[in-house]
Amino acid sequence: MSRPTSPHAPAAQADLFAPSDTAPDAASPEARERQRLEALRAALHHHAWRYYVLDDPEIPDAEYDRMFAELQAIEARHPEWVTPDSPTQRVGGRVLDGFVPVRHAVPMLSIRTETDTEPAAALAFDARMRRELGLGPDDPPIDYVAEPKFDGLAIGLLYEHGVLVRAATRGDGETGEDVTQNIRTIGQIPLRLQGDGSRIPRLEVRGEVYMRRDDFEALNARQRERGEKTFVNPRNAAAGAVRQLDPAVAASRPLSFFAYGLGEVTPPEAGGPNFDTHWQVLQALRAWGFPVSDLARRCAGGEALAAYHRAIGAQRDRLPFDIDGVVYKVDRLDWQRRLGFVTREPRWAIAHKYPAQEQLTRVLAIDVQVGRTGKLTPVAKLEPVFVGGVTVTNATLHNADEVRRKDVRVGDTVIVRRAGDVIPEVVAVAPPLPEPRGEPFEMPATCPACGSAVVREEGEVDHRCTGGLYCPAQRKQAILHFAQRRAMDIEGLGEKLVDQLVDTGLVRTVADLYRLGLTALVGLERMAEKSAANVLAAIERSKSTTLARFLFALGIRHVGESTARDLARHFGRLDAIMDASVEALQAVPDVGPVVARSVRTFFEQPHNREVVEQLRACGVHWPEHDGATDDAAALPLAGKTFVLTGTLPTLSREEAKARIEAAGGKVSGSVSRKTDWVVAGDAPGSKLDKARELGVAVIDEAGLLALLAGDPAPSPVSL
Ligand SMILES: NC(=O)c1ccc[n+]([C@@H]2O[C@H](COP(=O)([O-])OP(=O)(O)OC[C@H]3O[C@@H](n4cnc5c(N)ncnc54)[C@H](O)[C@@H]3O)[C@@H](O)[C@H]2O)c1
Ligand SMILES: [Zn+2]
Repeated sequence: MSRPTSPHAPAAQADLFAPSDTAPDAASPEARERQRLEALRAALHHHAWRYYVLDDPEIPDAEYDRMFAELQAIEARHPEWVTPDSPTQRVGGRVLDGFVPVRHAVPMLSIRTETDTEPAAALAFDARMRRELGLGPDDPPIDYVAEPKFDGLAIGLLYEHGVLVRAATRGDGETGEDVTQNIRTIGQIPLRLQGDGSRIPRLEVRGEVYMRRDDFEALNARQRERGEKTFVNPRNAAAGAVRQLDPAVAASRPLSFFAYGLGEVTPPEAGGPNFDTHWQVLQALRAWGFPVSDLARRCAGGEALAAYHRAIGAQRDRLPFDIDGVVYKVDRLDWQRRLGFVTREPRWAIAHKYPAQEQLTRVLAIDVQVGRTGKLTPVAKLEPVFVGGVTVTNATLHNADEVRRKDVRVGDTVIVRRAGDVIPEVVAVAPPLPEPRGEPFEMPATCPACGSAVVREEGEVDHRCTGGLYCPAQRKQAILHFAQRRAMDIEGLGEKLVDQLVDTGLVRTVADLYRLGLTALVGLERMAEKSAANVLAAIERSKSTTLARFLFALGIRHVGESTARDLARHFGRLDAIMDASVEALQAVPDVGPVVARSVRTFFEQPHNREVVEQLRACGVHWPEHDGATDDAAALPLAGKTFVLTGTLPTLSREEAKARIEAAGGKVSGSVSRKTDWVVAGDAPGSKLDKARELGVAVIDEAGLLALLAGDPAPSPVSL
């Protein structure tokens, strides 16, 4: 669909962010004010068009609201300047080309906004309602219904005899767009009403289509993954989905719905429902099968409204969807009728806002942060800004592509969003652009934390540091990986201890583990002498390992246990792997270009090599061999199965196993007729008895070493 170009020249935009008294010199204060009014109207028209027609705003709502309030103030001082086309006099939408227009029998209005975010502002609304209803100090408090103000898109759903026949957007309040096909794809909207709803000839339900925050985050993550434009906020994502000419696209966007009122309804005398209060309406909506927020409350008087504002405000971050305020509505419907409407808003309701979740601020710098796993994230350093209830100075830019796509540069004014517990993010650059602009962002070629090379693998959006063994940002992760059971198997070296070791500076790289002493360990929190000694013993034991385990322990990207085993078997020696070219690495079965390059890059980093050398110097060792040809049958122990039992004099279980495997043999856990050799050491178990029973040959360590050295028939032992 081709979107229309702006009918409103954004000409006046540039001076909008400047205070009004610096506007070009004009003859009188009144002429200046008049000029300001025109500039505000032009800008508001432009932004309303971006927001309501394109669902793609350029500025945060708070900024729009500020200009709107300023225009209202000028118009209040000069009622003679008010024109019917002023943004203050109309609802902002317009029907998009391609949609069938729908005339609303009952106009869909806006709601007057109370921008003072303090709870006490609710009292002023109550006082005004009392005055307008002619209530005196002795009259009882007014009953209100207070509800969250969902940040989505208003929809009118028309049901005839309980069947959904039409769904329309608000548009300009009088005429909206027919979006029935898209709305039908929203599972929460009943296509057929339950209960007595099915008997009502004509019933229009009003409510808000919105997108939950988790659905929004997931949608944006998907967009980022595909290199497509992300949505600024859930409201615009929801509105864009509903106002889609392709229902399949709408159906692919996760939308939700809350009902909050009625539009056109058959009158009671013609078979329609009869309600006295808004609260009854909400109960009926629920009974007909609509989702109605369970946060709606009946409140008596202004104090109760203020308390509601406070209570919902305290939960706002934890709600699964965005709200920008709460709405207060006079509960009695006869009173609502009595209060009536002013141009674009009912007099009996008000939207009471919360601090904005999106604000404008300036980018002071773009830093790059390195995560625990080596992922690099560009982060905007911002001029401090109060957004979503806290002061924000940093906001994520996700990845290099995203920065490029949004074209965020140092010095730009940007929209920052912070909603719920999601980390603050820069969602877009806001006009006007500075002159001249800063340089386009580039990801650094080396890691800002450790200086190792930065790579971005094919098909990935993220850049990563390759200095895993040395990089301070990755320390904790690297040590935990190194120590895990399937790697160096250092028992007792868990997350809490690693945190302490790193935070106290005792351990910077995995090599430092082998330099730890008892005194240092005992000095740590909750570390008794006994457990400290146990950890040291486990570290000591880990020195004797296998090449495969050691390789896996290094945490080279894409080198899991089985790849480590293949590399170890193929090369036999660590130095051979460290110096292998990408081509040589790819000679290993199952090692493709991505893995090969990752291994190569890892060992090209001087810091990684240093740590490996230190580990060897500390006594970490493993058996090595000259490398296996991949013709497995040519190996000396090809096709032979071994069972190990008891403690061997020099080789650990793991070493023996590694050497047997490197020579093409297999090590099995239990003795059967298929076992070729049982290797027995000190204190052998029942496996030895089993071997004797089945007549399997039994050898000792010397016999195994002879086999490995090529002697086909070492002498059996009798233990
Ligand atoms: N960023 C921009 O450029 C830009 C431009 C135009 C408008 N806006 C924003 O749009 C908003 C103004 O829009 P508006 O005048 O259409 O009014 P509104 O959206 O503030 O209020 C009316 C709407 O509130 C919604 N609503 C949510 N929960 C409700 C409930 N429980 N009961 C009743 N209604 C409920 C309905 O959709 C209704 O149409 C402001 O927040 C403004 O900042 C932003
Ligand atoms: Zn690094």
